[in-house]
Amino acid sequence: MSETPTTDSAPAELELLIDGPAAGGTCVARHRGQVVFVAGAVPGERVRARTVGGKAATFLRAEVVEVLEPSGHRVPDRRRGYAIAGGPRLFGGMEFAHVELAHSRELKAQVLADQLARIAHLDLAPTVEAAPGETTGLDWRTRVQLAVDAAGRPGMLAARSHEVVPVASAPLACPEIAEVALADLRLPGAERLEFAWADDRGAVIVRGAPGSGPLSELSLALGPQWSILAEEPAGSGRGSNGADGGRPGVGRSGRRSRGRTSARSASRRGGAAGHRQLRVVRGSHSLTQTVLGRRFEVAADGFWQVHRQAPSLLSSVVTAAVPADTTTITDLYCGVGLLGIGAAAEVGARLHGIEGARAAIAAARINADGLDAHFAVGRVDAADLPESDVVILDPPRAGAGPAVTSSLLDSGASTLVYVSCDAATLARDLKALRAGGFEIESLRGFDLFPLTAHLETVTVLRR
Ligand SMILES: C[S@@+](CC[C@H](N)C(=O)[O-])C[C@H]1O[C@@H](n2cnc3c(N)ncnc32)[C@H](O)[C@@H]1O
Repeated sequence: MSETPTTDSAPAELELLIDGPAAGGTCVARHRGQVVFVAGAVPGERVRARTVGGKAATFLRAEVVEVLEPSGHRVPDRRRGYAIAGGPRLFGGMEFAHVELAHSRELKAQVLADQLARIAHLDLAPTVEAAPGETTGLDWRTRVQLAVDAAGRPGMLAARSHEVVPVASAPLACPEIAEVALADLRLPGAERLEFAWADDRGAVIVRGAPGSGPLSELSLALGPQWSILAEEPAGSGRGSNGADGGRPGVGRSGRRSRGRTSARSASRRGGAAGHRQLRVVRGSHSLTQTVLGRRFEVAADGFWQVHRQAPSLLSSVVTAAVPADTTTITDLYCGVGLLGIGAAAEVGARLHGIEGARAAIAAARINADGLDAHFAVGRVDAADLPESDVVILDPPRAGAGPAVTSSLLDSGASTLVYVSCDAATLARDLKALRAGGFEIESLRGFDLFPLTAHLETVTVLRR
C-alpha cells in the first residue's frame, strides 16, 4: 500500500474510510488532508481504492478495488447481470449499481441538500421520491444509447473511456428494449445504437456506416413493432438541417453535450446529438406517447423524458402548481410541449412555448391541437418572454443562467415552476431568483434516473 503522495501520472492504492456522498455518484474520503472522490464506495465503508487521476494539489479521484469493511447498504453489483459470456467487465454510468435502491435515494437527497446549501445558502432537507411503481430501479429507460465496438457488438462505454464493454441486454431499459438480444447482434461499421420506446412501438437509430448487411440483420432481429432509422452516409449532402437544438456547450453522450444538435437529432438532457440526417429503413421516424390521456408526437431522435413514469409524473406535479385562475402560461425549453400543454389544458389557459429544436416545435404544434397555443423556435436566453402569469422552465443541465433568470425577474410572472435535472445549476439559478424577489414554495426531488447519479427536481416559486 502506497503512502507516498499521488499524482496524475502515478496511480496509487490507498486505504480509505469513506465519509459522505458527493456529486456524480462518488463518495468523499480524505488521505493526508487531501480530498479523494471515490467511485464504487458507500458512506461508512473502509475500502482499498486505486487513484485514477485528478489534480493532485487539490483533490484525487479513486476507484474501489476491495471493500475491507462493507456498508449494510451494499448489494452485489447489478452491472454483472448484463454481462455476456466471457464477462463480466463493468461499464460506466450506473454509479449506484452496488447500493440498495432506497439508500441510493437518501444519498442523492444528501447531495441535493448539500448543493442547495453551498451554492444557494438554502437550508432545506428535500427528499428524493421514488417514481410510482418503482421496485427494482432496473427497468425504467425508454431511451437507451449503446456504443458499438470494432467487431460490431453493442455495449456500454467503460467509465471515463472509449472502450466498449459488450452487454447481453440494454442496462436499465424498459422491458420492450431489454428483451432485444444484443449478444447475438453484429453490426460492423455502426458506431452507436439509439433505442426509443413509446406506447406500443419503438425505433432504433443506427449511427455510423453499417452498410446494408448489418441493417438487414437488425431488421430480422427486431419484431415488426420496431422502426429502423440509419444515418445518411457522410458526403451525401444531407447533413444537419441547421435547426439548432440550442444547447451550446452542453453535452455528454446523452444528457450533456448538446451543442451539435440538429432538428432531427437527439436533444436529450445532456447527450450529444446525431450529426447527420436520418433515413427511414423501415417504419416511421415519429413515435406517439400517450400521457394522462393526451397523445404526444415525438421524433425518435427528439427529446423525451427518459423514465417511463416521468412524463405523467412531471406533468401532474407541474400542473398542480398552476393556479386555477391562470390565464396565460409560458413553457420555456418546451420540447414537444409535454409540460405546458398538460397544464394549459387543465386550467384552460393560453400557452406560449419556446424551444430551440425546430422539429420539436413542429411536433408541439400538433400536440397542442385544440388549445390556444403559440410556439416559437429560438434560444430562450435570447428571447423576449411573452406576458404570462406562470412560467414553466425545464432547461438542459446547464440550467437557465443569468440571462434567463434576469428575464424571469423582469417578467410579470407570479409563479415559476422550475424542472431541473442538475442540482448545481438549479441552486445557482434559485439563488438569483430569490435575490430578485421570488420565494420557494416547494422543492421536490424525484428519482427519475434510478441507480445512476442523476435526479430530477421540481421547484415552485411565487412572488
Ligand atoms: C430537458 S428538455 C425539456 C423538454 C420538455 N420540457 C419535456 O419535458 O419534454 C430541454 C429542452 O430544451 C431545449 N433547449 C436546450 N437549450 C435551449 C436554449 N438555449 N434555448 C431553447 N431551447 C433549448 C432542448 O432542445 C430540449 O428540448
